[in-house]
Amino acid sequence: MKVVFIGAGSMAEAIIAGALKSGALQAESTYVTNRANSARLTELTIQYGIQAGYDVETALKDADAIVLAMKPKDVLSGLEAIRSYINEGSVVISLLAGVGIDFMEQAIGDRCAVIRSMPNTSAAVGKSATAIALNKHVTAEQHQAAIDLFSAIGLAITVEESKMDAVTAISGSGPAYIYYVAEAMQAAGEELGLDHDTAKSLLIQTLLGAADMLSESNGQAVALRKAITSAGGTTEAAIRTFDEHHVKESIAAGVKEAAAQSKQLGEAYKR
Ligand SMILES: NC(=O)C1=CN([C@@H]2O[C@H](COP(=O)(O)OP(=O)(O)OC[C@H]3O[C@@H](n4cnc5c(N)ncnc54)[C@H](OP(=O)(O)O)[C@@H]3O)[C@@H](O)[C@H]2O)C=CC1
Ligand SMILES: O=C(O)[C@@H]1CCC=N1
Repeated sequence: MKVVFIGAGSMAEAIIAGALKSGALQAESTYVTNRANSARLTELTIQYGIQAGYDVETALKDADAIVLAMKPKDVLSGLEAIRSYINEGSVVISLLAGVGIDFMEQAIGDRCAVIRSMPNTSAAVGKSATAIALNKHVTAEQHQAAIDLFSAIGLAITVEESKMDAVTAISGSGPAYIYYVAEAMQAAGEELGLDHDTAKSLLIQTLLGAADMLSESNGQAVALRKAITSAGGTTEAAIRTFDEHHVKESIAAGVKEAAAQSKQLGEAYKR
């Protein structure tokens, strides 16, 4: 499968790394370009053995999929770069937060498959949670190929485009929330006298174990938390303090704010 990434930032790299590792993409048929940072292209070529450069015409010839991987603010320049190479058989996969399918259709013509996706950076280790939404031109075969590509880097599901703001708030930005909690726990552990490496090892294993438990119990977060919380014990003291600081409400407010931001970004990218 020949895939061309327009944009060579962290999300493109996460997908390339995960898809090469899983065998869903091959280095010789994976192309990447960016706006101007040639040092970055060299870095990706050395690290992954993929094809990189600025000859977009050659790269896009016979491409099975074109992946838009620039920031939303650069979407028009990115679409402009590919527009003249698009035909009815093209498949454009967008990773961009907030940018609607109708906006892309208007820029490149309402004539080919457009798949709006929201992966996350855990793609790099094969553990992205990706949702995709399809325009009316996507065939069953193209849909399956997109699911296969994203399944190679984690979970892949199909949603209505109207759900994309919520998806972005939960799973697109989601890893950052977990890292935010990890930063706070690491700092607290060190303040309590653990050395950096000890706190880090215990924290990472705790997150991995909790994620596995959540997965194996099919998402029974409340039950799992209660099983750890002894009356009059340490966990109860921690949760009581979190509740006093309205941590749960703060997290919910943050997630909703992320969805609102995604929606607002989308307002700027409507036709
Ligand atoms: N990071 C994340 O966790 C997630 C990001 N996304 C989405 O992925 C997209 C990319 O994010 P991220 O990887 O973090 O961004 P980065 O800023 O890391 O990378 C953006 C890339 O786009 C390139 N670029 C900009 N304009 C053009 C153009 N006209 N033609 C070709 N390349 C261009 C830049 O090139 P140069 O460096 O030369 O300027 C750069 O390589 C965003 O739209 C974001 O919403 C989605 C899910 C998760
Ligand atoms: O912060 C952002 O806008 C992008 C989209 C989801 C994750 N990162």
